[in-house]
Parts: sequence; C-alpha cells; structure tokens
Amino acid sequence: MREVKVSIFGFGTVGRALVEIISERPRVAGVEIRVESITDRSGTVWGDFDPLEAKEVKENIGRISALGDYDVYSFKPQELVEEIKPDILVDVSSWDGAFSMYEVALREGVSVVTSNKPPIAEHYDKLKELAEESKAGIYFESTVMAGTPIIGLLRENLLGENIEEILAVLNASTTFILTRMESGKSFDEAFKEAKSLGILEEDPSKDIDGIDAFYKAKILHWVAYGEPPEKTERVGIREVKDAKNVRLVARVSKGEINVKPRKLKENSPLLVSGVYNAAIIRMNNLGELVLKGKGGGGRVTASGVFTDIVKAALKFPSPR
Ligand SMILES: NC(=O)c1ccc[n+]([C@@H]2O[C@H](COP(=O)([O-])OP(=O)(O)OC[C@H]3O[C@@H](n4cnc5c(N)ncnc54)[C@H](O)[C@@H]3O)[C@@H](O)[C@H]2O)c1
Ligand SMILES: N[C@@H](CCO)C(=O)O
Ligand code: NA
Repeated sequence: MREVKVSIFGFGTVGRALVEIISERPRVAGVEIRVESITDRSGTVWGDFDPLEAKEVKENIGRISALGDYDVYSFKPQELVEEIKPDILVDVSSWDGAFSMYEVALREGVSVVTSNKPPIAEHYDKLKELAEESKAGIYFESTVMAGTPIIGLLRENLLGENIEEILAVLNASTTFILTRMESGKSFDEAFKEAKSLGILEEDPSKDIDGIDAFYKAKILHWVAYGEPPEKTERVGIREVKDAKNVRLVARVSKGEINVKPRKLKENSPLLVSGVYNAAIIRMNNLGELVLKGKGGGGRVTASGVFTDIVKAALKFPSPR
C-alpha cells in the first residue's frame, strides 16, 4: 500500500465533500490517502487531526482555526508547500491567483490536483512545463464538467483524432436558472434557488456572465490543441428573455472559443437540465462523441478530485 500525504487548500463545499469521500474510501488501487493539512482563510491545521472533525467545526463555526487541541498555522500559500512538504497539493479554493502556489509545488516535485479553473485556463503551458521538468503531475479533471471525466477523456484518449469541434453546456448554474425560467420562474427566483444548491461561484457573476464557462472552454482548448485560442467571444445570460430551449453553449475549435446563449433543437443532446452538463466532441475518425453527466455539486466535484489524487499518487501519465 502506497501512502500519500495530501494538503487540502480551501475548505468550502468541495473541500468538505472531499474529506467525506476520502473517509469512505481511504485505500483505493493500492494507494492510501492521508489528509496531512487543511487550509482555509483562517489558517492551516496540520498533523494528526480528524478531517471529519475539521469538517464539523467548519460547518458549525465557519473557520478551521476553531479546531481546538491542534496547532493552527498561518502559512502564506507558498510557505504551505515548503513547510508541510505534502506529496500532493489539492486546490479546492476559489483563489484566482493560485498559480503562484502551484509553481512552488511543482518546482518542489509536489503534484497538483485542482478544481480551480483560472490557474489552469491562464497558465496551462507553464504548468505543463514545470510538471515535466520536476516529474510531478498537474491534474484538473474537476475544472470542467466537475467529476464527469471529459478532461481524462481528452488528455489520455482520442490521441489519433483531429478534434474538429467541441460544443458543450459547461455551466450548471446557468442551466439550472434557464430551466427554472422555462417553467415560469423569474431570473431572480431561479438565481436564489441555484444559490441554495451550492453550485454558484463565490462570485456568482462568474456564472451569470459566462466567465466560468469561458474558463472551461479555454481549458478544453488548451488540452485539445496545446495552445491558447486567438479568437474569443463571451456573452452571458442576463439578456435572455425567452428561455425556452436556451442554454449557455461553449464552442471550441482550433484557434477559437465562444460562449453564448443558444436556442437548441428539441432533440439536441445539449438540452440538459438541473446540474447536468453535456459535450459533443466532433472528430475526423470517430465522428461525433457525446458525453453527458453532472457538472456541479460538492460530491460531484470531489469525486473528480478524488480520482485525480489517486492518479497523481500513481504518477498517471497525461499525454496531453
Ligand atoms: N461547487 C461546484 O459544483 C464546483 C464544480 C467544479 C469546480 N468548482 C471549483 O472548485 C473550487 C471550490 O468550489 P466550492 O464550491 O467549494 O467553493 P466555495 O466558495 O464553497 O469554497 C471555496 C473556498 O475557498 C476558500 N478560499 C478562497 N480563497 C482562499 C485563499 N486565498 N486562501 C484560503 N482559502 C481560500 C474560501 O474561503 C472558501 O472556503 C472553486 O474554484 C470552484 O470554481 C466547484
Ligand atoms: N459554478 C459552476 C460550478 C461548477 O464548475 C457551475 O455552475 O457550473
Ligand atoms: Na471533469
């Protein structure tokens, strides 16, 4: 059994769901996962604490520093890796600037697992280079479609294909809002309901204005083509009046991404509802491949993060 020490950065909806799944499945595929530290904005707990007790304290008191009987450290994010030296850094925070922390981790040979999109969307080439230099890995399944495995599908498979186009509904919050508006709810009523599901970003304008879907489309472009897009367009859902069969659709093709509301045909695989995402991948040999699955929610996202932790522990290669 190979024990891996993980440092969890961020302890919100996804981070707390992750410690639940780790407690349910501590040993998988010859890997034993040990939570070495957990960080939120109030500090870092490190050592022989019970992650489920930390989850209770976070949920009841709101900050992990209230976990009594354990030392609480106030590491800067970069210090965290240098002091704790985990095997794997798991970022489940909403810190857009987390790239600087990943850079330190990868240079130290610490693999990075993340569900946080901006660092991957804005710095994929540099992160890949750092990972290759230090024989660490960068894994980000849950940045796109949460635990639904579109990233693994593209990074580890389809290597004989030209990816001609990807059309996808990648944001669960706007799908939820649009489907509630279809059934007669106002935008504001639907927005409030989405908030209660725990799928909205810490800054919900990222969902509404298409920024979250745009980050995800950019990540798909990086993985499919190994470069950033030159041509981009982004329109959110604030101006949608008739929501019937409308979804926020991302289109990715070589050199170009756009995100905008589109009215879909009744039989379109993209006409998803609730927290479901869907993607149509068009290729030269395989033709059309459709992937549909949940794209939001704490455990849905933590599931993809968990798989990436095991892949990182096994030093799973990612050709793309
Ligand atoms: N919830 C989902 O369905 C889902 C799905 C896919 C990806 N994600 C992504 O996963 C990440 C976590 O999502 P969530 O739903 O748990 O969000 P959340 O808002 O519930 O939790 C984010 C946590 O990060 C913490 N944080 C932010 N900046 C920090 C910093 N500088 N230092 C320490 N802690 C910091 C916040 O305090 C918060 O506790 C986000 O990047 C989100 O975009 C979420
Ligand atoms: N806010 C995001 C969470 C999943 O990335 C969404 O609604 O899809
Ligand atoms: Na995914």
